[in-house]
Amino acid sequence: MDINQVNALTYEGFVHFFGNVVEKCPLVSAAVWSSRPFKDISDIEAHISDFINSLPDSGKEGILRCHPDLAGRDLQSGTLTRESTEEQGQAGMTTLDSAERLLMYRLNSEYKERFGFPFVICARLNSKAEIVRQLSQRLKNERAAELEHAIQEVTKICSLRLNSIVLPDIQTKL
Ligand SMILES: NC(=O)NC1=NC(=O)NC1=O
Repeated sequence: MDINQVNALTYEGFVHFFGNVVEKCPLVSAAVWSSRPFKDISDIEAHISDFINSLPDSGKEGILRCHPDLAGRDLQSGTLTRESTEEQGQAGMTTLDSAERLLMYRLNSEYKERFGFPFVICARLNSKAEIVRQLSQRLKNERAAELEHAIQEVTKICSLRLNSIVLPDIQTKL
């Protein structure tokens, strides 16, 4: 779909296609629909990150809490969304051995215990080893800094998901 088709979508159509660009948070797309027409993908991205960044900390934490753990319960039970399934699969979360799965479980639990929200990282941009390294590193962050870091990861995930729905302009001009 190109940006003109995006701008022609009804509210229902927009939420249908974009409702999961922020994991399990259709509210975000429902909110930014009011800002159409969008110039291009980065304009949509900018409105989404402006909306998220304008939320109070409780709202940002709420967005993080809508994300499934990496290699967590949802992955094991096959209840991940299509997008998360692809992302976690690509990051090697579906081929962990039992020791790696236990390590992820332990680190995720420690992180959640410390911050009160789950560890979120853009899985598509990180290898399995990098994810474990980041999780161990970020565990040491101050809460406020970690909340902002995690939200930046959400916007990276969102950007990749948007780019899989909307054709970049160049492709529609060729
Ligand atoms: N806790 C997470 O970071 N989850 C995820 N990151 C992704 O990129 N996809 C996910 O499901």
